[in-house]
Order: sequence, then structure tokens, then C-alpha cells
Amino acid sequence: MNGIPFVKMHGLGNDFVVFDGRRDPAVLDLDNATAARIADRKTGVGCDQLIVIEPARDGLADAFMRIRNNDGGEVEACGNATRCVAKVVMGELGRKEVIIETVVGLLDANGLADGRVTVDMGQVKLDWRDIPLGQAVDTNHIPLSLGGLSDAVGVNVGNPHAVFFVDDAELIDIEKLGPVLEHHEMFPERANIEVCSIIGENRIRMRVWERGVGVTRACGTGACAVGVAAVRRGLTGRKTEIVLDGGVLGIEWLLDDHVLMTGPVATSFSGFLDGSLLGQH
Ligand SMILES: N[C@H](CCC[C@H](N)C(=O)O)C(=O)O
Repeated sequence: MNGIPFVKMHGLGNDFVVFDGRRDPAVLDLDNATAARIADRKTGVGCDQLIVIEPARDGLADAFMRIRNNDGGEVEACGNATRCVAKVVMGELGRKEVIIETVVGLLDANGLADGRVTVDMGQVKLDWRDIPLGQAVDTNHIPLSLGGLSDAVGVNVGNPHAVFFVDDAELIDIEKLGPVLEHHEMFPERANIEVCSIIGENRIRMRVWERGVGVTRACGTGACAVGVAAVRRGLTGRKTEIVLDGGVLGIEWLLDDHVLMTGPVATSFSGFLDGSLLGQH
């Protein structure tokens, strides 16, 4: 079989095409258009994010993870994909603890006995400059209203998030409001949009419109942002269960501002990418 090998993986239905750039240099330095072609669900392999595992730059890391959204754009963080890549590297090294390097830092990952993975997603940032926002506002009450949404909480988990709390997240038309908010002038680097409702003690229902993708079944960094936002608003404790369309993630916002995210990893299939998708003729 010729072509570039890949593995199709997902975290609670947030799905990825994972290439190994350590073995196949052809997938290093992809341009945005090529990445979008591969991520296209009709004419490519199809995925929410395209992931390339690369050699670590930092001596402390076991591998570097490059992340691109379905629209081809490179982004800083992806919680669900970090669990998937960590699991791959754990299998290669025969270790339960690995360090995954990203453009925004080193992420510690631990494999649990039940097959799930816990990732320390690093320290969240809460200053308006770090979200980033287009103006100096209190990030616990961003003055933004659209449809049934208002009064967002801004959280940066390596990537930008705007968290809205409502009475019932299921009733919000996130497909309509998401794209408008993603591209709102308040967010100079756009934003991932989460709509949440408290459904029990330390239990939050969340739906997400992801920057550069659209509605996904789960968003790991989004779940981290929601867990932090709920504490900032005094709605839950620091350890929460986030109920997404695709399943449940465990979040804990530590006192040192690091956020731990725990959830499953799944592999769907392996395949070979035809060279035409890389622009090879
Ligand atoms: N759409 C996100 C990247 C992927 C995040 C999500 N898939 C996750 O699991 O964290 C962004 O543009 O920042």
C-alpha cells in the first residue's frame, strides 16, 4: 500500500487525523490549504483537527504536537488530541507518563488504569490581554450579548474561549450564534464559544462552537475553560464533570492555576493518504 500512513482517532467524538512527521517528513510544514484538503469530510479523510506528531524540540518532551483546525489554520492547543497523542507516545515508550510539547508549552500526560488519560493543560490565563480581547474589560463579565447569550467569561487555555452560562444549554441555537461570536471584534484572534448550564452539584452541561471548525461533539480546552469559568462565577467547586454531546470530561482547576483534564481516547481506523491530497501528482 503506498501513500502516507495516518491513524484516525477521537476524544468523545472530537475527531482527528494523526500523522507521524517523525517518520514521514512529507507531512511536516503543511500549508493551510493542504491541511484543509485533508480535513475535508467529503473529498479528504475528514476530521475536526489535523494532528502531526513531530520530534520534540525541548529535551524534556517526548514528542511535539502540531495542531490544525478543519479550516487548515494552526492553533495553540487541543485537549482531546493531546490525550490521543499522549496515548500513542505512551505505547511507543512503554511508559504511563509522557510529556507532549506544543507551541505554548509542555503538557504532562498520565495514563490511568481504566484507559483514560489525565493531561495537565497548563496554567490558564485570565487577563484580557491574554485571552486575548480587543479591549480592557473584566474577563469574568465580558460585555457581549447575542440571542439568548450575554455576560461571557473569558479564559485562555493556550487558546481563546468565551463561556456563556444559560438556564438550559440545549435550547440555545449555537449553530446560528456560534459563528457570529467566533468572529466578533471582541476576539482579535477569534474564539471558541461554550454555552453551559449547571445540571447538578459540580456537574455542567456544555455545548461548543469551535473556532475554525464549528459545532464539535467535545472540546477538551473548552471543558477546561468551562470548569474555570464556573469557579470564577461561584457556581461549582474546583473539581467538576463536564457533560458534552460526546460524553463526560473530568476537570480540576488547581490552586496554582494549572487545569487537569481527564477523559478517554479511541482509535477508529488506520489508512494511507493518497499523494494527490498533498499536492503530489
Ligand atoms: N478549535 C480550537 C482547537 C481545538 C480545541 C478542541 N478540539 C480541544 O479538544 O481542545 C481552537 O481553534 O482553539
